[in-house]
Amino acid sequence: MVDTHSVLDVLRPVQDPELQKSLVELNMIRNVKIDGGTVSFTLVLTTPACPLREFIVEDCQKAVKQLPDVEEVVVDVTAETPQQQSLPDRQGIDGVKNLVAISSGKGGVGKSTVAVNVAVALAQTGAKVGLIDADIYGPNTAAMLGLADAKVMVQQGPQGEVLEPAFNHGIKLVSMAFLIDPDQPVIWRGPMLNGIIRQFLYQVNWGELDYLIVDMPPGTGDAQLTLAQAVPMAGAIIVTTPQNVALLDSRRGLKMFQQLGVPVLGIVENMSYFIPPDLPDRQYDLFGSGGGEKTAQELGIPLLGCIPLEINLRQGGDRGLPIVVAEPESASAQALIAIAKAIAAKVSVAALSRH
Ligand SMILES: Nc1ncnc2c1ncn2[C@@H]1O[C@H](COP(=O)(O)OP(=O)(O)OP(=O)(O)O)[C@@H](O)[C@H]1O
Repeated sequence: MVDTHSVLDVLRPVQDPELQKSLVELNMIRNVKIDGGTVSFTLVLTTPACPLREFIVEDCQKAVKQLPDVEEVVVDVTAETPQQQSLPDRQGIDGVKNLVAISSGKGGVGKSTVAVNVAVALAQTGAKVGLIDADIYGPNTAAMLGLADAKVMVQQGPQGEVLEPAFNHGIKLVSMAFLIDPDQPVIWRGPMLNGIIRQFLYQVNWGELDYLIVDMPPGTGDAQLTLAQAVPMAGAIIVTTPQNVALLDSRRGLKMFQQLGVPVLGIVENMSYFIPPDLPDRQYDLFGSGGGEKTAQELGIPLLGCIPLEINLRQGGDRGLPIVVAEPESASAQALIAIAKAIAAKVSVAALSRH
């Protein structure tokens, strides 16, 4: 006779490939029901953006079908994103589970493009996502999300003023662009930065979020320090380009995050190769090749993906329609979606392995 115990027993050897632990021991199998020859249960993944969802479901089905008289296995998939560990000297944000910084050694490498598309790709999987644009030099994520004319509403809450984030493409957004005068010189924006970052963290009506993504200013400056010292971070991502010089900048970024106790979850190489729109099967390595791979190897952190240089990606940004929404089948969108899933997987592994 098949019963709940025998189902859990055959599922026990099935592991989560990222965490390398039994799904049963991780409490990811719940609500086992048996109805004649049909076994059903809920598989609770550690992120809605799980890149290995199909493999895990297939492994579960195969395992349960070993039992006698089982004709059908119905797996209902949901997700509960784990909360990153709290740190005694840093103040978490109520309702926000994981904060991920997107950084780069220098400007113009596509950090904002990555931040916006990763955020939207995560939201497309069903995750609850917020985005902070903390880039004083080029706060352009609002425009990339079609929110160039948005204004933040200030509400009076029990603890003082609270900002209501703007919302589009499934993303809650607050941006330096909403608060600063675009004609104001960067040198005057600098001193405001720390205060604004703290306000963006703690005085925004974020609600419940699985991921809060922060688009950092380029380099290793005050914003990084303020953020890392104020709030516990799930990790940082370093965006780079294939050129050799980028290695040096990335190394500096890695050192800084390590000194601040922030795990660097991986490197993303942008503008890896050019795909001409009229010859989509061709690839040109405009900036050389293998730089991201080499950087990742030398720094001992994973390469999470490579994004091609595509005209549509820039046009999407200019039109306020991220490429993962406008052309999800394009090579750059596919790369960004895979990177978003890889980031989500790394965040889950980091959160669960520290518990
Ligand atoms: N893979 C790509 N293909 C085509 N265009 C791209 C790609 N990545 C970025 N771009 C374009 O390059 C420009 C710079 O990108 P982005 O603003 O994302 O860089 P950044 O690193 O955030 O820059 P900054 O430091 O100024 O904030 C934008 O116009 C963007 O649309």
